Amino acid sequence: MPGVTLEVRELSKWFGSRTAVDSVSFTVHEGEVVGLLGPNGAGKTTTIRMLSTVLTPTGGDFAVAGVPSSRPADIRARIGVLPESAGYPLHQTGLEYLMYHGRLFGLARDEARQTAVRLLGQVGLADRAQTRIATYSRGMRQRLGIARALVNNPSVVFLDEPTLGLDPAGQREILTLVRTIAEARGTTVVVSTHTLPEVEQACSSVLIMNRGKVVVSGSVAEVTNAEAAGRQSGHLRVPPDQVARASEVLQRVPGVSVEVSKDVVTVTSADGMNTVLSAVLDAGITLLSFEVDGARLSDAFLAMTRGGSS
Ligand SMILES: Nc1ncnc2c1ncn2[C@@H]1O[C@H](COP(=O)(O)OP(=O)(O)OP(=O)(O)O)[C@@H](O)[C@H]1O
Repeated sequence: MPGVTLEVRELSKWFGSRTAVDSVSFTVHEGEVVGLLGPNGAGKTTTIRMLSTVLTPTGGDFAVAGVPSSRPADIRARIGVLPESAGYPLHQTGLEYLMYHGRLFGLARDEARQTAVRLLGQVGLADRAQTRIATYSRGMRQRLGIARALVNNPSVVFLDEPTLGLDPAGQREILTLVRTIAEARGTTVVVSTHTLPEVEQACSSVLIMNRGKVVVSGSVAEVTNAEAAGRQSGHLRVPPDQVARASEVLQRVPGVSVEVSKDVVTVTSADGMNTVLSAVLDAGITLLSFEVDGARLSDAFLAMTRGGSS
């Protein structure tokens, strides 16, 4: 089991009387990519800003690679951050920019140059190392920002909405990069996003926030299935000559209502789908396919954050 790189305990932030983050706890392991999801105002950015020591928590604490939040300077040495709206010195080249940040972390000049060259290669900017950032596209700037977040070889990288404003190709590049960082370097990545297919594609686990609280956490599959288990609608496809029999069998199951359209039997059950499946299989009916409503992360997200935006 990979080691714990980020441990968050009952972290809270109040702005005056407004609670932005409300007693949030979670644990993340080495090499994990965690998607931080939630509607506008859910508390994602505030959480990232506390974990990256920009904001002081009102309550709770956390540890990065075992270093407690009471030592913010030591935490900063172990993390990398791509803020929500990162600004760049447009007159500098990508190489100069990364070398400058390497130097800030105490690297000697040669070491800073080697690190900058290596990182530019990793984020696909080797051929633009000597051109000014002013000429970079938005996607290239985001990749440069990710390279900067890696300059100090961090244990945990926080990326706040890294794909915002990018076209589909740019989004794909960033997500591929995020996965590579986690897999090749064993770095933990916490990425906040609104774009659900991205989480399904790039993240190993997900935290859904709403109104300052974590409403659900787990692997992408666990979160999706948890929501599906709470719903009771499913669609069964059976051979055309067995549709009538399936409908008859299911209507006898307590708490189940049945609708038939062509060879698809749609059932709603008060007891979940297990009783439905058992009844069909016990009657010897052939099941060609079976789908439960809400088995996608987007459905889980909508169900769990309903009415949450503020
Ligand atoms: N500096 C601040 N002063 C007062 N309230 C704040 C401050 N920063 C955030 N908030 C409030 O805290 C809540 C959480 O905001 P936060 O930016 O963390 O949400 P978010 O999930 O990142 O939203 P978005 O997806 O829109 O970026 C919001 O209600 C916001 O208005």
